[in-house]
Amino acid sequence: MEKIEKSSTSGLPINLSEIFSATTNNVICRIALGRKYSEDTTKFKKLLREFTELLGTSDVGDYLPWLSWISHVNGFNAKAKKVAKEFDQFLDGVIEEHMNQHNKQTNDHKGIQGQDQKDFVDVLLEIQRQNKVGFPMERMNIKAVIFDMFSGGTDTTYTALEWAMSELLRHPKVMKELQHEVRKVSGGKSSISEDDIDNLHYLKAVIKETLRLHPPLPLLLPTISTKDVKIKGYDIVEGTELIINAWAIGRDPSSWEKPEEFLPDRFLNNSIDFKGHHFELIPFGSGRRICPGILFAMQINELFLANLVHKFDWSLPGGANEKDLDMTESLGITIHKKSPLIATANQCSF
Ligand code: HEM
Repeated sequence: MEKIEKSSTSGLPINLSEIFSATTNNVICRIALGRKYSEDTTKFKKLLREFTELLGTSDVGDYLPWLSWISHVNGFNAKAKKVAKEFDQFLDGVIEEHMNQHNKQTNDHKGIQGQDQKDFVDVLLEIQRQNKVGFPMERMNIKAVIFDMFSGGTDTTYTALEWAMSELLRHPKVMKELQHEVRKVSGGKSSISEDDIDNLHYLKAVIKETLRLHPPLPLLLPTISTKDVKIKGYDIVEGTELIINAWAIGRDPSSWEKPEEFLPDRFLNNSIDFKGHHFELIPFGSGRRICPGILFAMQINELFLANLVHKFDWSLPGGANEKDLDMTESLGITIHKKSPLIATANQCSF
């Protein structure tokens, strides 16, 4: 917010994509690892970027096993090994740091950090020490869980914010309506807090509509059928890899009126949500493997978006027309805007 504040006083446009990416990274770093790892930011960011690029690259051998040699020749396997090794080393460092901190505090007789200061790694290490899950938890398991949280949580959350803000900039009427709601609920306070969120119904509709049109993981994650099933007349045999196109489902004209239009109002008077029960809206998947980070992602997105539009009025740089905003999608497992979202924050006039 400070950065945006500064840009608003200077009147200079700001790269919102960068801000969203750094903020979600920092929030997840703080919760998972206990601190921001700002000093390692460049290396860490590069690692995450390389990792998501790899995830988004199709490995031909997955589909045609006799062609798996291609991944050796084109460098895919070598790159995957390099990124895996570097991530592994980074996570080893994080675990060592937490263990040293724990040992130091135990030796100083201060006990483990206060209950409310524990981060996710502390909790996992405590489970490991106390053997709380009934089976030995290896360091490898801990690293895998933290890694899951990063790979699942950072890119997706920031992408949702990027699309939401882009759609708001393209639809000034929706932006106004949202600002009206947020400013009314804030009641003159300088910021929106978690307690206010339950009263922000239009905000929730804006985010749902964003996730309908722009599910950050458009093809969810590949799933393998565990038994033979018949779906809509199609026989799917056990062991088949299934790819579910949440992007197409969200734009299906048989489920949605004017499916290509950004119309948050469509969610105001119905109970459709994205928690996996309404199959026409499944940006987080559904069933046993539904995203476990929904609540966390929503808290970050709702709070951040509400405060952005509460505090500032927004416009496109150089007085560009909203229809000129480039909405081209990137390629990859997570679909971002191809070009970064640049906008100008103006001190709000309410
Ligand atoms: C807007 C933000 C997010 C979106 C759109 C999203 C979407 C998804 C989707 C589509 C899946 C696959 C579900 C399936 O295949 O049925 C998934 C899995 C997962 N997500 Fe999220 N996610 C988001 C945020 C988060 C956050 C913040 C976290 C954690 C901090 C997280 C952690 C995970 C994990 C660990 C999995 C794998 C679950 C498993 O394999 O069983 N996600 N997410």
